[in-house]
Amino acid sequence: MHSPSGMDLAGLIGLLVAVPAVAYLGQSGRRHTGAARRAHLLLAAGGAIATGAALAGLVTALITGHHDVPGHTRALATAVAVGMGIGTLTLLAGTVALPGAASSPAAAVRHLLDGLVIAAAVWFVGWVLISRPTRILGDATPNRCLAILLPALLMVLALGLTAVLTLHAHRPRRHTVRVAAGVTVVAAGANVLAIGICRENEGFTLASGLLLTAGLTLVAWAVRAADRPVEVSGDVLERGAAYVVMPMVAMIVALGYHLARGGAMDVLGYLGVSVVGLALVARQYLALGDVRRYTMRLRQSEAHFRELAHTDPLTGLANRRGLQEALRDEPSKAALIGIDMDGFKSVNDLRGHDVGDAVLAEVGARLRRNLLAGDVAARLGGDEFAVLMRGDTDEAVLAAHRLLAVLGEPYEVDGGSIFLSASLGVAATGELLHDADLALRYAKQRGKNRVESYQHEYDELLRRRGILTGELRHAIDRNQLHLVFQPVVALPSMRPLGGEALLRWTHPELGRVAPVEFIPVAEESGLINRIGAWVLEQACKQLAEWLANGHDIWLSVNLSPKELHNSDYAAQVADVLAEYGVPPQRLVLEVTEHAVATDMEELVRRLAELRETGVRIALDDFGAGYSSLTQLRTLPVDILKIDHALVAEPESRTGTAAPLVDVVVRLGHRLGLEVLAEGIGTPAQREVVEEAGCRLGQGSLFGWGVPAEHFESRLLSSRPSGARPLPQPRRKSSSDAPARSQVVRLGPGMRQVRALLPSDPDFATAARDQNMGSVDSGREMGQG
Ligand SMILES: Nc1nc2c(ncn2[C@@H]2O[C@H](COP(=O)(O)OP(=O)(O)OP(=O)(O)O)[C@@H](O)[C@H]2O)c(=O)[nH]1
Repeated sequence: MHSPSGMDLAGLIGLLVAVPAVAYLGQSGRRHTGAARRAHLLLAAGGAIATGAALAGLVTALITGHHDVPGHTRALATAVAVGMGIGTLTLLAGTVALPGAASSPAAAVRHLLDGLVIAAAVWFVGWVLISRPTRILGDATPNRCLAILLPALLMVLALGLTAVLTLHAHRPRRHTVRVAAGVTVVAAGANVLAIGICRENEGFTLASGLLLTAGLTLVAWAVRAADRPVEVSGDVLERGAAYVVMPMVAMIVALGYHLARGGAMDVLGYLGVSVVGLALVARQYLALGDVRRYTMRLRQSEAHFRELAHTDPLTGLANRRGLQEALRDEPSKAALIGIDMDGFKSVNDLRGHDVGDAVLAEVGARLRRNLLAGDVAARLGGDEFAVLMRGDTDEAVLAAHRLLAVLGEPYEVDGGSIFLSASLGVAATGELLHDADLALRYAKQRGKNRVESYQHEYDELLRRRGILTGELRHAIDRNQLHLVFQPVVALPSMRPLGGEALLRWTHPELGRVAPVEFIPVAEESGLINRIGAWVLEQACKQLAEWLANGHDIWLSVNLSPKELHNSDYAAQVADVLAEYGVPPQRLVLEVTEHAVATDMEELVRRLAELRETGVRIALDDFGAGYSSLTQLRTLPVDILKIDHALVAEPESRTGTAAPLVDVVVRLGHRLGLEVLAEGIGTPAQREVVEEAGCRLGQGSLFGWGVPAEHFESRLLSSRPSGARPLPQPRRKSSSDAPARSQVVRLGPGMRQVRALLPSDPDFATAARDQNMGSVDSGREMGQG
């Protein structure tokens, strides 16, 4: 047994001090989970192996006295080098496995390869320095003991890895870098120990023990300091490439220097160059994979953003850009259906934007449900949609009618029903977007809730519409508007009881413009409120005059849905009545079924406000398609006006309308309403209406709309001898059911009767066929 020197003992004691650091790493590994656990346990294992190998080597050297046997020395040095090499490799694996070191196993491999490139360069430079002719270590050059090679290789690898982690570990990277530095110190210790054994130098033994202990302590300290979870970024773009250039430059400079001084390449030099070459090739291969993956990700993101850019977020349908793209790709036989919801603004105004959004989303869902394969539905903005489909004009018109029915179904939102219709324009040739839009605007102009197919004349019609909008703005100021009055008579006496005020527009150049043409213009341009106010005022002024002249009559005025939604309207009516001293019950305000079709609750509220002023409310065009029996029960109206189409159709009693007129009159009376049949043009029609028990009539048989003076002449000629009691407005009863009273118009055949029965599948179709008027309607224009 070789007696240990003080140096040997100091080295031994130094190594034993490393044991608590290894124990701490093991304990830390057990405390953690996932990547940290794996990394700490690897570090603990590596530390234990390296310390064990060093201890075993030292103890063996002490026991066997290897100093005397050179063969033994090399064998022992090799065994110690291999043992510590395994320990150092395990420590390196633990370092790379740290959560902050690399985002993925692939990133860890990249780090290792990068570390290898740096290591090989350091190796090569070191080789140049210690080999001939430079031989920086002189006689101390360890050229006899190959055992030094493995720890030396691992040391430069640890050094390279430390450099890579210093540049590329996840922030905060200081703990990871400290671990790597600690491992490098351990590797240096292994190197020094192998040299010490080879050279039989106790000073080296002591230094190695201290280095190993210091390295492992540094690792344990860094692990302790980094004891918190770290998020790792895996973005390959973060990595720069400059550090790969530096080792290459160092190698080239070293090689140039070496060759210039007459040095030659040997196996160790070639080893360094080959490792760099192989590592760079492998790194390049991985980088190509990174680029491929990154390109794929870019493509996917691009496709995603492209899709977003072409999609409407509210409905999930294509947006305008998406539709334009679909139009570009579409084969020649394609048709476009432009769709715009009617009166959608009032949904927003009355129920709020969220409800409006929900309705729009539902419109999108309905369109999607009704698409055929290959069709594209889009939301172009606001309440405007479009469907691009394969087919010709006829097929597109058919599809458009189907959509009209589908979109006309009530929208159940927020526990209430919203009734909306849509206008549709179809184009199958030419500039599809432009033409479908023109057709759509024409559908709006013709009263909404309908389908129009593009015609060349639309361009001209829309041009005229532009002119009308401009001219209508000045129509009141330039005295171009006037009222005519159509009598309402008692049946069967045919004595005039009242009249309906009808608006007319005579333009100096355009001539007489039909109400069916200018009323929609007024509604769309917002002029309707001003014009409606003018009509109301003129009618009240006229009525006041006739009442003052002793005529016992009432007048009705048509009310646009837009006016109705104006919250000040009731006050406005009250003011006008007061201004002209007209008893409120002498004024009847007619609302169309179109107004009924929007928002029931709001409508009931507004009508109730109006009735509070004492005026009576007539539901116009009843039987023309919109009203359901439920609505009729709920609405605070006094008069039911049976649509002229119901009345006008039958010339014979065998026609279908006769029983319908009968049903509607009975219904109205049962609900406590007065019923008025309008559009009576022949004695036969009058007979049918009279037999149904209807007490009020209106129509060409009793007179067209005429100027005030003619109307008054008629009143004078049919003045009764005795006084007739005035019809009293019905006040709201104390019961929950709203009270009703008087007039209704009857409309045409089976189609309209179905409108009374909303369960009938053709209900919506019938509703579509209606061309709703407002201040004035189309037929009135014909009558005037
Ligand atoms: N809720 C909601 N409303 C919108 C959105 N985009 C636009 N709008 C509203 O939709 C309404 C559409 O207006 P218009 O089509 O001109 O009005 P309209 O009442 O439908 O009139 P017509 O089309 O003539 O029947 C406007 O009041 C817009 O403010 C949206 O994303 N959500």
